[in-house]
Amino acid sequence: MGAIPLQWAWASLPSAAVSSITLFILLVSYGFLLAVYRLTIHPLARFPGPKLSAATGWYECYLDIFRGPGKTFAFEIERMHERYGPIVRINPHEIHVSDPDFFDTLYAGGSAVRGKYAPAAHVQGTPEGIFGTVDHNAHRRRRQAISSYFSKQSVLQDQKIVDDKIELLCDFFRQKLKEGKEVNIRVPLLAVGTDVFCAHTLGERGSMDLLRDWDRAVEWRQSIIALLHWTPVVRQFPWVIPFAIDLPVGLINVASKEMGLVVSIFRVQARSLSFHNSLRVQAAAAIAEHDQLQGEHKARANVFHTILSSNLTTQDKDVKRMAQEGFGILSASGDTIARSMTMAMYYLHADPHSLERLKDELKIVLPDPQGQIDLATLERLPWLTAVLKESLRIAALITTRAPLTAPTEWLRYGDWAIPPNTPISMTLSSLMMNPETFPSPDAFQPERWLESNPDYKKNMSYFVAFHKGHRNCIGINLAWCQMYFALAKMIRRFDFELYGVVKERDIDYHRDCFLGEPRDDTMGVRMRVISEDRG
Ligand code: HEM
Repeated sequence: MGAIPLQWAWASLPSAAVSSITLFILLVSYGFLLAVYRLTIHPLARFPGPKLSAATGWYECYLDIFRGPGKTFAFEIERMHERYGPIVRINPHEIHVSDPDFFDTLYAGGSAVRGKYAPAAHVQGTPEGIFGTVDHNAHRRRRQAISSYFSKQSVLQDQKIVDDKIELLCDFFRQKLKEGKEVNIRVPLLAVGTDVFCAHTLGERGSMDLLRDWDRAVEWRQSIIALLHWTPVVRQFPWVIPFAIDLPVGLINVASKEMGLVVSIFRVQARSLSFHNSLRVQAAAAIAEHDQLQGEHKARANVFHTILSSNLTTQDKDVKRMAQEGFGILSASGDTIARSMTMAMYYLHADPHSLERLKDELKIVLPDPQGQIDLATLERLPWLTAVLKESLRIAALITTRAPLTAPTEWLRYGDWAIPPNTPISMTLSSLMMNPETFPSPDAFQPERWLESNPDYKKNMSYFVAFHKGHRNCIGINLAWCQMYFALAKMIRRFDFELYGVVKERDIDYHRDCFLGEPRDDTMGVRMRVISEDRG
């Protein structure tokens, strides 16, 4: 009886409504059938994990975008492991493993072939830089072209560039001592990290000189924070930044002030710092000048000249790709160092015993606090080295999982065989804070890294702050050089004190933004310079 009025009602609907309803029914049916497929005959169907996240990627999207800081997907992954064990299917396509002993299998180097999972690779908005390159062979070629520029030998040659910037950092603290004002220490540390990168990698023409311009340093810091805060969105929708870049600035600012700041990194910054400082302009200038350069300088004048001197294809040497490479390295360098050094400064000043021991060690090699010292001497200092390693561990910097694929082999974890090309991930921060490998992971214990410690070798095998394998940190030598000089000179010359820092608010990881960020109400890690040892 009821069927006749329904047919009649359907027939009387306007055709646009009929199309919309039909489309809706088709979409729902498609979604339903897709979910059934993923839960039953998909190659990952048998892997443990929650059914909802196995059925749809929208679950991850929902958590990352709408559950906001503190409850994003990175935290959910930890809960999944607590419930389902060390291997979990975290979304329809991806397996996550929480077992430090699987690290060397997944992140293998040598002859292993490893691709990067595109959504993770494109989070920086630089798909053609090494960080963003998905294909294994293309990544090897592009990385090989610039690896000599970041080698230990190259950094040793350039240590004076780094040291000069650390001197400017010390001038900054001298000024703060005179003013008697506290400072959020992450701002000058980001400024020095960025200035070192520019001076070392882009050459003098690329200098942003943040250490000489506090307002610009603060603005840069705000832009980097905005970029970090947008990371969860960009991870889900990688087109967001390229799309926003082409919109009028006024419109973007109305929609989101933070996105306005992000876009300024890519666009306005280049204009306001004049032509010479835009990465694209610098890449173009390198192309124009390259043939005129002679000798060793030709390949080392800056990273663009290194690329131009390599045997990469003409396509890989074009302005757009080279600019992406420059930006990718820039965004990988500044804040990683700043956050690690901030952690070192916080934990040392919260632990007077470690601080005093470091001061004593430094007094022996630097009897005159204003004297100079070289990298090799600093690297030989056991306590300084241990403090830096423990700071990198406890900073547990990279909170976003790092998915790779193994296109040519089945990877095995226990009884599980993972099909080729499946994105498989692990999370560096969880590994560094794993209580089984690092007992009392929340305690700052540089002793873990003294060679006299019976666990030293084991600890070193689980030290993954710079990642491992083909995709490890290319800037590791530059990072160490900078951290050694910065910490040694800051601690030898100045006395600092913490100013109103609340660990739960200002230090602890609360928000997964690729780097783990503290709570939104953080006041920053504020410190006061209280005296200088002038010798
Ligand atoms: C304390 C400082 C640093 C830490 C802890 C660190 C850590 C890391 C980690 C864990 C990765 C792998 C990320 C992933 O695959 O998801 C990485 C990659 C990378 N890092 Fe660093 N980094 C630091 C400093 C630097 C510096 C100073 C530079 C540049 C001069 C740099 C440039 C890069 C680049 C370009 C990559 C991508 C490498 C590739 O995909 O082949 N990093 N870094």
